[in-house]
Amino acid sequence: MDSAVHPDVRETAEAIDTMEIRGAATIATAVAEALATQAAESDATDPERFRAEQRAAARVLYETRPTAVSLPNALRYVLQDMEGHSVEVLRDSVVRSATEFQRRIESAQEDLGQVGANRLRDGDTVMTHCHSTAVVACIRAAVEQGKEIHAMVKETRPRNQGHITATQLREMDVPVTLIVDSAARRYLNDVDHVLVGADSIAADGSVINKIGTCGLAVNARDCGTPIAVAAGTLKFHPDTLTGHTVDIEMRDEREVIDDETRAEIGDIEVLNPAFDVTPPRYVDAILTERGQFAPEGVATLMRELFGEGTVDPWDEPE
Ligand SMILES: O=P(O)(O)OC[C@H]1O[C@H](OP(=O)(O)O)[C@H](O)[C@@H]1O
Repeated sequence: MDSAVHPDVRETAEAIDTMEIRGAATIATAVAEALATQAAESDATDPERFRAEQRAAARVLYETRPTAVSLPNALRYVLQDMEGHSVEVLRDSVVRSATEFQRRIESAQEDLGQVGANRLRDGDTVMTHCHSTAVVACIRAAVEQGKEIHAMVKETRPRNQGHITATQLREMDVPVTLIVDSAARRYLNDVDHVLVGADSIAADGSVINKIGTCGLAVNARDCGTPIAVAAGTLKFHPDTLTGHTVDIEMRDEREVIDDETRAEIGDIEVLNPAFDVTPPRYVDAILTERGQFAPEGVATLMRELFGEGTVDPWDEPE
């Protein structure tokens, strides 16, 4: 354990791991803030030591959850310009980049919200899955445009994050109907849109999002109900441009079944993948702060944003 890693960084990492801090964009904001604290409170006296501390902090944060690319994208953004020959210059660069990153996330969310809202008509019902700040931003913007929007919220087992969506939508007076996940098919003909978030978007337009998204999308397509993914460019996974796949996080079995019930049943295997992959053919549109795209069209924008590769600032230099 590297003692130079600030306790706040460890606390943030722990909160991400236990999902006290969750949701791809919220995780990104939290790690940017943690790096800024690490920088602001560093007592390193030479630039090399300062850089090593930042790398160590970034590594602790990076190793928390593997699927949402917003996390490494945030680390890269904050540490990308860590150039300079004095600790003061380096410190300023990290703190400035972290602030800039948070500001960009906020404005991206607003712009993306407008794009999503423009797809919604007055009186529409939207089916949601899990909790996504980007989805909530779309519905909020539609409500602010004066549209009456209804929501059918899937509870989203095993952690029931649909309850967070329901709470936030009720706070803006959106009428909410809560359903269990397996009831989605029954109501897909009654809703006008399916709107979900994303943890990562791959270069081929595949959408990596909370487990159950793929089944929902396949059913939506079968019913002819349009499905849009609210995902800012922060969710674009640069490594997929060069053929890498996205790791799907497997979470604790006890999120699915408690020890006592499990013991009563007998010897069973329990699998708890947190995410799944929805192929691009089941997705109508990806909504970003740069406008909406057909999933097959994101690769061009990804290349424009990331070039052909990225660096991993948490790695030790060669
Ligand atoms: O960035 P925003 O739209 O807030 O969230 C995007 C996604 O993050 C969540 O993952 P988790 O709850 O952290 O496992 C959900 O899968 C959600 O769709």
